[in-house]
Amino acid sequence: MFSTIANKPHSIRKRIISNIYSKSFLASSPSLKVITQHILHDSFIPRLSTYARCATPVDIYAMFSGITMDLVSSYMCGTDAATDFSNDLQERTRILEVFNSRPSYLFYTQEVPLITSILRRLGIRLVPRRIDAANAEIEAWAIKIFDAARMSMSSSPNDTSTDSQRESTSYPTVYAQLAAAMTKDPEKATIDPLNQPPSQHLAIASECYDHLAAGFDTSGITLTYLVHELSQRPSLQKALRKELLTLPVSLTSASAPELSDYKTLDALPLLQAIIQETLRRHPAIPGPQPRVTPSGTTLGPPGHEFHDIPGGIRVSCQAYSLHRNEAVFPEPEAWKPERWLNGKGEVVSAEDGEQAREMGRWFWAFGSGGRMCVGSNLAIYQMKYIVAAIYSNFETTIVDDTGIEQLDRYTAGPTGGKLIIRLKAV
Ligand code: HEM
Repeated sequence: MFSTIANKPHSIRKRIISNIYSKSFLASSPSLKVITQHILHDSFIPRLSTYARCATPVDIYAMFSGITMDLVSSYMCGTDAATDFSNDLQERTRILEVFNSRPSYLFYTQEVPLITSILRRLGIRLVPRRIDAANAEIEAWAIKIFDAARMSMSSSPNDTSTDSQRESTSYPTVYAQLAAAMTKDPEKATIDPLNQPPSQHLAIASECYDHLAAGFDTSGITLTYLVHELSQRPSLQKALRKELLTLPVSLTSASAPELSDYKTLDALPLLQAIIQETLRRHPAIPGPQPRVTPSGTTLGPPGHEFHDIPGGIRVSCQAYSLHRNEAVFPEPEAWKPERWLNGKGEVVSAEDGEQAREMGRWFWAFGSGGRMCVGSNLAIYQMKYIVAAIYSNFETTIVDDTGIEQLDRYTAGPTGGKLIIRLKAV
């Protein structure tokens, strides 16, 4: 979907999966809640507690990359197929190293694929052999996850699965949705997922891979900058903790291993404002989002339009620039969660006036329109529970933030590839 240029196949694919990523679906999904509960209470909080007890410095960026990969892959493919990076740190390091070795070379295959391939045939490599090897390694790793997802739904393709199967944590929600939609199409062979033609399984795997790759680093980067900002503001950490402790079931290590309802968590205003401002000031994807013009397009704000732009022209827009419009976001370089709260301590809404409406219009961390991020609700869901787990239990301080400035890239993590913090139990 991500790289499908034509609008029709893109929107057909998007319609297949939009509902399982909608806020209402996620908020009422029993399996996602149990997955999150299990990862937070059985792995994440205990590990952070150990680090806090021993005052061990922690690379929180690596931890966030691990837990977000576990959550996204569990929801998509079921817990039996998913990664376990919250516990298997060696595998986490291995896969993240391979993942992170590749982005600098994406330009060639994405933007000049023909030249890249002709030159390769002539023995001139724009993409070094080690990057081809890294791509092959990631492909093999990912296909194992999707093969396991296919196996786990062997007895229950989506159409015939019972509610209790769908509610089980081992149910591959995203894989099953794609498989069911593709098998409904009479062109697409058999209804039995175990006997899918290889091309169909590969098409599903390719779609799932996009979601996996889009879903973990983006949330991990956002969480890293959120912790970096909060670690410089002990009093804001206290205010957030106070808000989090109002949840009917607090997320403390001592609490029963269950989570407060997502609707209640989602309604906390300070938590929302902190996440929103982090996405504004440090968008994980600050880079340009391309669109292709239909013929005879008019573009530009009223009074500054460009008319009759021919069809097939690539135009783009980027969160980095939109989020730095001083007229909409005064002091745009400053991280100020309070800009998202009104005088009553509520999250600003359209009713709060023109300034609030403009902020909503210019906020572009997830893009907008037909190509907008399909996983934005899952991203917010996982980030809210993870932030709640940290700040209900710990204070954080910075140990080493060298290289914290964002990379100049489409997806932009810290240049140093790390953020070292210390946790203290509260
Ligand atoms: C903080 C976390 C995230 C950020 C900042 C983010 C940001 C974005 C952005 C900027 C786009 C392009 C939008 C456009 O062109 O207008 C995008 C697309 C996409 N994202 Fe996300 N994303 C996040 C999390 C996720 C998650 C958790 C998933 C899935 C599990 C996901 C899956 C996708 C997919 C599949 C697309 C392509 C959508 C399409 O082509 O229609 N993202 N994301």
